[in-house]
Amino acid sequence: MSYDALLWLSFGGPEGPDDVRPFLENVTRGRGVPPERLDEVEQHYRHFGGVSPINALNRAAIAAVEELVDLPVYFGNRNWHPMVEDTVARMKADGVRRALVFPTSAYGGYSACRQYDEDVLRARAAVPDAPELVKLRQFFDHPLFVESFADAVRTAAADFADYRLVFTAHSVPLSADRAAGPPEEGGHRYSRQVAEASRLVAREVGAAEYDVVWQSRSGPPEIPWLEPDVVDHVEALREWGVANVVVCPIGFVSDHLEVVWDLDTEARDRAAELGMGFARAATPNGDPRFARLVAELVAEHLSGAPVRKLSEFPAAGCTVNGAPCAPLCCEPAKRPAR
Ligand SMILES: CC1=C(CCC(=O)O)c2cc3nc(cc4[nH]c(cc5[nH]c(cc1n2)c(C)c5CCC(=O)O)c(CCC(=O)O)c4C)C(CCC(=O)O)=C3C
Ligand SMILES: [Fe+2]
Repeated sequence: MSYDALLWLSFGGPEGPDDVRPFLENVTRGRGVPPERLDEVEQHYRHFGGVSPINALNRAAIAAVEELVDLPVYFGNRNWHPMVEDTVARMKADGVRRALVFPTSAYGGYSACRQYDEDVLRARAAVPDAPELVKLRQFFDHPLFVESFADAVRTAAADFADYRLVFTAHSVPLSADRAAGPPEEGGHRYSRQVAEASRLVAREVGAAEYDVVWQSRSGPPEIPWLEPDVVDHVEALREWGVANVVVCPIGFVSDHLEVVWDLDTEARDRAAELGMGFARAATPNGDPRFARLVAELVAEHLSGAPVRKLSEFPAAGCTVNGAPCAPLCCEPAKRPAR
């Protein structure tokens, strides 16, 4: 099959103070996130002048990928401008008939995978005679993803004689994690893939012991989410006598707001209060290997290049026109009405 474009599909983030509230409303519409939580998160964005780094990081990554792939690259988001509906309309106007889609999330699960399929569905529904959109697979176990995190951990840990390695990813409701993956796999595809990527990176850096924890919990407090939280975990490590902690944000591809606030601000400040050494590993977006990774995923489709992966998980997430990977795969959770 031939493709005439690559669509870079991401989360989106505000680019000025007036964008913050409408962006947050887009993210949380119909999701039962309490207004108090929204007020709190609004302050995190205000702390950085209402600008999330995510759109600029995506634009820089796109420029790097354009050097390596022979397709025009378009940029569209789920929650903020450029909105994916508008981008797909522009692709159509430019004569694009079939495009690959790179989602900026490496994992399975509803928020990390299926919701990007829903974005593709929504965008195609908004554009008459829309291009065919084929989403690229999950890449949490790609050797370039693992190597770039492993190098980032080594760099972050360079000043410590001894340290505890802590991986962190975005928490999700336990119900969503239970529903992640096709039912016959037994659920928990998201947390199991996060654990597997962590294991691969820890093996690469030779860390015999490490932890996998969660961050950026949202939603109403009565709903259980994946735990422990990274800040609570830093406190627990202090009690165990750990002197230095290196946090690796394995769940993300770029240093966006959840990284620069929840890790570089909250977790770092807590570690400092407790007298602990703290360092945070860089995310792959700043590493030239990230563009190569994307180019390799594209080449799997354009030239039948080999599927490079380090885990036993089936290659998944490659979907056509927003249809789920498999029946009931990563079903959206029933959310409490609010
Ligand atoms: C698994 C996962 C990823 C990783 C996969 C991927 O990368 O896609 C991720 C990424 C991100 N999450 C982000 C921001 C937010 N996530 C929120 C809320 C939520 N995230 C969830 C999950 C995830 N989120 C969930 C289950 C919710 C509850 C609401 C719902 O059920 O959907 C909220 C609402 C406020 C709040 O935090 O309560 C915000 C502002 C940003 C952008 C940061 C920036 O602006 O730089 C990014 C990359
Ligand atoms: Fe999120």
